[in-house]
Amino acid sequence: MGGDGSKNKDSASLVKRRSLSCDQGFLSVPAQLVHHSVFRRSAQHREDPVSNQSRPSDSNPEGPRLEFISSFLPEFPQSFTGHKHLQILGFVAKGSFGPILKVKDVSTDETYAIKVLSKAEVLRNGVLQQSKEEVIIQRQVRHPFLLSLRDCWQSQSNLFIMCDYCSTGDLYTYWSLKGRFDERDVRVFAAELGSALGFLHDFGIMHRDVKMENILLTDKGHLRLTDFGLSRRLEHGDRAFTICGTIQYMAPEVLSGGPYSHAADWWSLGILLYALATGGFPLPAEADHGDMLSSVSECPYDMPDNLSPALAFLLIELLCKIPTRRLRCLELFQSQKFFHGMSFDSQLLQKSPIEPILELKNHPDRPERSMRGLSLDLLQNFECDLQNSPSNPADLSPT
Ligand SMILES: Nc1ncnc2c1ncn2[C@@H]1O[C@H](COP(=O)(O)OP(=O)(O)OP(=O)(O)O)[C@@H](O)[C@H]1O
Repeated sequence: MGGDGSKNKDSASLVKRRSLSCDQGFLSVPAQLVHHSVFRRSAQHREDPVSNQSRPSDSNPEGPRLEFISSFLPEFPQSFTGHKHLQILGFVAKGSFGPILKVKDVSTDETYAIKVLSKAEVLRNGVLQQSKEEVIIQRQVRHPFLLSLRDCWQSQSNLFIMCDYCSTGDLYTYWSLKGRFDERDVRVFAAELGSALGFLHDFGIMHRDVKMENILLTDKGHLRLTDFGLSRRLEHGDRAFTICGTIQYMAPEVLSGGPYSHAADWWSLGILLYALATGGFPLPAEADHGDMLSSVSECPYDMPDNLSPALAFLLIELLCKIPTRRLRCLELFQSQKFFHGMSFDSQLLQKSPIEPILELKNHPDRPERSMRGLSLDLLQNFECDLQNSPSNPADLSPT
């Protein structure tokens, strides 16, 4: 068993940090800073030749401001007018480059989440192209188990990405409270996430960061896969090489620097289902991707005795170290014995609530658990962010 997934460390350049969830306005002393996603900058340049372009230059006094806007066009337009109806209700979390806000459209009474990204931070970290790619991809995909993008735009200092708001929080928080889920619930999560991955792959997109923290939950406890920050377009038959993802979820072919393809997302799904069903990861997180690769290569991935044969077989198929022999398509996934008698229709899947999620929603430890791994320093920075980020609707306005 590999622990609780809170020891992830980066292997190379780190571009994403753990978010601070403070939906409940709960400010207790957090445990430790956790780094989740890793990213190799040199490899990124192979796939993303423009990632370091368009930094604002200081040489031309007129230039920086214009460049500071045009660099983010056309993906982040300046012409969004819906902000006039948006009222900020609170802060949900701290993302890598700014806060996540909860807002209400007063004209429709709908609630949304807005991810705010500081333009300066985006440029400083060389993730301009990655941020654009995130919205290009999320704008294109519409599926019942993917979080929908509603709009995105820019102001003078910030980028805004508006999505549906998921009030229940993320799956990691519930897993950390519950330990392990019954196979009945694992089956529904597996069907929903498998459907989302099958759709994404057929659409020519690889997610590359499937993990519990990136799964938000609806009021009834059904999942919405989110965070396309590491996703990329990849047609069937194409190969990628960037070492990225979250170390405990990364397939051996990703850890070794590729070539890899969509099959790596199915490996991550296998790790996630293993953790949900057993309460622990198959292996602890290692300090870097080289050590993690050694550890994964040596691990026989024996299944605990308490798993049903059908689930154990599914996990063995997903955690096959040879990607070409791995279970890696939705049709074969659906036909697994573990799903016998179950419909993959999205409405039928979501008909009944996931009881353990609803039971834990008001658990007194939930707000604190959702803040996992954040230091008091970050909390103080977060307060700064509160002041510097849009605190009134006018600041959400385009430039
Ligand atoms: N639509 C939403 N509804 C509710 N909560 C959300 C929503 N989007 C994001 N969050 C919360 O904000 C957190 C961070 O969001 P997200 O992962 O998209 O940001 P990020 O900047 O990529 O952060 P990280 O680097 O931690 O992944 C999520 O784990 C979740 O708790």
